[in-house]
Amino acid sequence: MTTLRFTKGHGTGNDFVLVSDPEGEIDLSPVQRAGLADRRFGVGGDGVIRAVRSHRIPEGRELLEDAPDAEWFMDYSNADGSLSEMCGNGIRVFVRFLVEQGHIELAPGASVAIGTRAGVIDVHRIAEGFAADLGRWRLDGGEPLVRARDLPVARPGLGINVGNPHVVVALASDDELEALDLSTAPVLDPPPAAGANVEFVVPADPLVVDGIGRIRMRVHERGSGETLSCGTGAVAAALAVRYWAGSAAPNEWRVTVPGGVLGVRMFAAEDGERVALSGPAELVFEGELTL
Ligand SMILES: N[C@H](CCC[C@H](N)C(=O)O)C(=O)O
Repeated sequence: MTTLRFTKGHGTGNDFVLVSDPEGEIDLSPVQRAGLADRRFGVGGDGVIRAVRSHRIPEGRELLEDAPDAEWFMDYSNADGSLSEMCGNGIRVFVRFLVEQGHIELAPGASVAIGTRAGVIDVHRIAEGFAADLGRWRLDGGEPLVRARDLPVARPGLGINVGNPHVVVALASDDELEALDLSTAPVLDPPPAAGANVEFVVPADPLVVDGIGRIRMRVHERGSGETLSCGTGAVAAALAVRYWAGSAAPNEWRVTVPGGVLGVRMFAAEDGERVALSGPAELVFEGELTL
């Protein structure tokens, strides 16, 4: 039996169990990760995040060759114990955790490179919390039909990859969004091979105020079910609504999720258009348990 110290944190209500494991000595199996995330028999969370020095995890060592300053790696898994490439809310909470654990110092305005299974992510400390440059994005997997409970007819979704896969579906009204039953996974036809996080969005009317596009969103996450927020999902939602709105649409977005509001910004870079996510990061309590 080993004693495991953990910290509970969240970003706009998307909550995580965080474990500090600098030397990569805690080998959490998918079953143990799911146990930590279990809201009845464990600590409870939408995901489990292990903080490990990059040179102590194979996926991290690969990144260090090109990004030697990515000293820390975010080992993220969903509530069911499945690994995911990236977690937008999670990486903000992860950096806050590294700071509070004394693993790094990060002055306001400074940034830190973090290794993830989606590559190296630069995270900046800002007044409202943190901003993560999620990098390049791409349309992904066409337009699967999406069926969900209480959705009268199947709707075409837009596949977008922001390091992890998403399918974004436009709904007609806030009422339709509220009425949606996301207690079971939406059915995608054809089903993407690696599954997908599914976001349901309602563009505000008017869509743009003071140059900022506004969206309301709910999400059913791959491996976690409905969550109060999804950072990469908010990014995918803004990219999809901008795609549908056409060239006049802005590059600055506010995405309202049940757990709060996230900022999304698209910007030109040498390697092509990149996208950044900003929002709060909170640490709520600490504890220990025996594994
Ligand atoms: N909550 C996360 C997304 C987790 C994505 C995960 N469910 C997947 O399998 O890709 C976020 O804030 O971006």
